[in-house]
Amino acid sequence: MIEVPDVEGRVVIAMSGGVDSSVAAALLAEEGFDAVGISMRLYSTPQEDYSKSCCSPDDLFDARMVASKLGIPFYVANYESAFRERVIDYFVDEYSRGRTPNPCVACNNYLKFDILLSRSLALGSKFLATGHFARIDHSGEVPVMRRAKDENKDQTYFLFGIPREALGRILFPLGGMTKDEVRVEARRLELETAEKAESQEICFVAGGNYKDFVAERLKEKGTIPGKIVHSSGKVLAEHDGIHSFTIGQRKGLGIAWDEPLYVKSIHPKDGTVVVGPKSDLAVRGLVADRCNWLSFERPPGAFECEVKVRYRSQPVPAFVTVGADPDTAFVEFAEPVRAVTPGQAAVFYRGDEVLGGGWIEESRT
Ligand SMILES: Nc1ncnc2c1ncn2[C@@H]1O[C@H](COP(=O)(O)OP(=O)(O)OP(=O)(O)O)[C@@H](O)[C@H]1O
Repeated sequence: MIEVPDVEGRVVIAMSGGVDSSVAAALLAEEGFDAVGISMRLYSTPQEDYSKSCCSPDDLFDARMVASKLGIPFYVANYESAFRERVIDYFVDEYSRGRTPNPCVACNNYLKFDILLSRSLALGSKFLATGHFARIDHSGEVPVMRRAKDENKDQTYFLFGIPREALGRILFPLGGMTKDEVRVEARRLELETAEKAESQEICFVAGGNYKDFVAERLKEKGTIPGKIVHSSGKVLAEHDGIHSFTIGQRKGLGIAWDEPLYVKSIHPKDGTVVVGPKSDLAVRGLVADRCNWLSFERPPGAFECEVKVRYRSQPVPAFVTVGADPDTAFVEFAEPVRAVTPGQAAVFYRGDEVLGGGWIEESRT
């Protein structure tokens, strides 16, 4: 059931205090690995919000309880300042520029699979393991990232930025299990976290209202107000700041119109937000920047694949042309795709293999 290479040695397991990483830790320990648990303290929330946030004292306590039950060493690493800079500041900054950030990708890139991975290797560990739903196939000459067995839980969209050289040092023990199977294992192992609820989408925004969170943090820096304009050119309203809008957004525009209106584009230069009917949202392609290639040392000049432009969207067939600098990829969809959003990831798949991905810079009509 557990998907790990047939080797021995020390494994650091990143323990969030949730059920997934608890089961991953337990299965690794059961498999005979010399498992060491580490929880990252990433963010402190006001006392009353603790229970709703990640890495709260409750979560750290749960992780410690599980580690103690498994009889494995457990440490807490304080990465609050790195998290603030690389995830929270980035999150606010992207919204302030009219883009839609993806903090989970940033956290994976800079915290889990950079700082924590380096620390784990420095501690003499062969691998860093997490409870992500994704697979790394260690069976071939070079490791390959693949989608999780549980399609509904697959998290590879958030993992495209892992350095290719790091794949051989990472274990995702839950990649071959469904979420239901993980719960069953948690009960079998009598883990304290067996019935724990799923964590919320953006862990550091207690209560989930990220627009208020961003607005509060932009009070000093200032926002970019402007006009809401219909794609036909008609000015419909004024707004207080582009940070409140996301491409494809329908709710909260506050405009009465004879058909539903959606945000089509956001222009940070003058604060214009263009809205239009749903049909306006479809685009033929995109430009992705800061690409990371998992399956190629150097990508071919052009290739066919499937691309996913949002976590909850289906991959669509596309033709990718790689720029002279392989950091950039030009993507042409086989069929138009709606609401391609700068700041989100474009992740390239071939079947269940994750070829790589990049950050969406702009859409192409
Ligand atoms: N604060 C943290 N400290 C250590 N590891 C973490 C932390 N947050 C997340 N992780 C690791 O990253 C994995 C994926 O994180 P994510 O936030 O998606 O949690 P999840 O899918 O709800 O999993 P879990 O049930 O383990 O919390 C976790 O399973 C865990 O291995």
